[in-house]
Amino acid sequence: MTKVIEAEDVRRSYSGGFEAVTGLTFSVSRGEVFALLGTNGAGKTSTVELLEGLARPSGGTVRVLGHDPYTERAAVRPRIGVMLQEGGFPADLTVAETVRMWAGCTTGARPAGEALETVGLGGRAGVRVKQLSGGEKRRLDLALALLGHPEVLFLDEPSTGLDAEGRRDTWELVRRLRDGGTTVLLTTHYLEEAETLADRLAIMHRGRIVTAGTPAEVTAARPSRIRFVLPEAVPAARLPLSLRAAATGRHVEIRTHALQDSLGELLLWARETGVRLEGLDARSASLEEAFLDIARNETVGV
Ligand SMILES: Nc1ncnc2c1ncn2[C@@H]1O[C@H](COP(=O)(O)OP(=O)(O)OP(=O)(O)O)[C@@H](O)[C@H]1O
Repeated sequence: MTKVIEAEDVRRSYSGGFEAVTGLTFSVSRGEVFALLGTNGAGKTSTVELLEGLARPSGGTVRVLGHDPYTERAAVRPRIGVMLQEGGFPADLTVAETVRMWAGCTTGARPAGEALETVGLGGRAGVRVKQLSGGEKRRLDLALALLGHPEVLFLDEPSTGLDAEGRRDTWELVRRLRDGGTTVLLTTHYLEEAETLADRLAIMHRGRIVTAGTPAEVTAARPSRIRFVLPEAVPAARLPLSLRAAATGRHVEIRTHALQDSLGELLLWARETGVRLEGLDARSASLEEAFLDIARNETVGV
């Protein structure tokens, strides 16, 4: 498959010497949706800005559509769409005026009405930007990013500030774009968004990728979890050794890669010993678990 985005040992240092991106290597193929996840300050925006050609990496190489997006900006910019975290449009222009102004700087722009319909803002064309809600402003950002029929779309937290319906509309739109062959790189704080939208994802922490793969690959490496509360009279030491439980007082957590076997053993033990497991909760590994583990101790690998 054609690699549309390639990052090889990419680094980014800010003045003062702080290295926010410390050697990232990843690639995105044509027609793929790739999500960059990470804790606050992990370096997602710093990375995306390098891919968009807004800054020069302090080390490594970046290629977008086969070009260096910084030094060959003229070759790359017309073929990509960028939705930044803060659009910053003139507040007094109407929505339609804003789109037309932007279209004036875009080669082969879609008609303003079509761009607004695509993001569900068709009925808001005459409204001033300052009167839009936060979610509507995000949709306007998205309409502008889509204006030039981009081959590669960069979305920095596209659904932040959107209500549940708006978020789902945005997901639907991203899927349609992907099905039409657009390559999408997005950053997000919503794990559900990454899980449902992304073909592949990477979780960043402190400037590096800690784990990457399909959502299924990333979660498959994580253990499942069983939690319950023991009666006062039953110490956790009485649990079968094979269940390797971690207990805080009466609260017990078992981590296991064989959920069915461990749960079966636990329930059998509980029945045989007549112990009632209060608040019993068993759940498979999730992307959220992987993310929280990384945020806590960064020791996860695929
Ligand atoms: N212009 C700058 N000068 C110095 N340090 C910066 C600058 N911009 C970002 N940083 C630092 O670089 C690190 C990465 O920031 P970045 O915005 O890339 O993270 P992020 O993963 O996008 O975070 P968030 O999820 O909070 O948006 C942070 O520690 C941040 O303080």
